[in-house]
Amino acid sequence: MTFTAVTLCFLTRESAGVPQVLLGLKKTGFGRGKVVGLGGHVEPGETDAEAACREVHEEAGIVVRQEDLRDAGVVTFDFPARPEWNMSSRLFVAANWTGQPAESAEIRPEWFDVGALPVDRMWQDAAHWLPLALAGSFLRLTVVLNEDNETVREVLDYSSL
Ligand SMILES: Nc1[nH]c(=O)nc2c1ncn2[C@H]1C[C@H](O)[C@@H](COP(=O)(O)OP(=O)(O)OP(=O)(O)O)O1
Repeated sequence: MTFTAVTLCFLTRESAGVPQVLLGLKKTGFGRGKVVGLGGHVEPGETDAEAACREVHEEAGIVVRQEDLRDAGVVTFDFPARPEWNMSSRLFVAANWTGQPAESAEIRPEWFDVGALPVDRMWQDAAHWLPLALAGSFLRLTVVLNEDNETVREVLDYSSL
């Protein structure tokens, strides 16, 4: 089975002592209308870290250096009813970056409190893994979606293997 290589990169900051994460409304393509992490496909010849830095810049105008990415592991999205949507996403979290988030053709960026993630506007599986990644965990999870390609059938944890 093929799982397309993608990345998700979560930029963080503190606002008045409250930890926040930069997410964004996806305006085009896969996941349109949902609030998502910045990221996208890993191009041929690119490392996951290079792809994450490129996507953050393309989607929100932010510059993040590879050495400032914290590797938060991998979440695999398994869509049994739409295997062509299967993706394996490398996760990164970065507290050091430069620039002001700017809207692009693909994403309208927005800061959210880490303690109040907009899970009802995100992919439903995000509630299972995003808080863990932001809390510092290194994840090796597979999310299996139901036939509706929205709700979660199961979450398989391979992190202890
Ligand atoms: N179940 C899921 N939950 C989630 O939170 N994010 C998911 C997901 N399934 C896929 N994604 C993310 C991973 C990846 O960052 C993104 C898909 O990549 P893109 O945003 O690049 O897609 P596009 O269709 O816009 O492609 P491009 O034409 O390459 O821009 O969707």
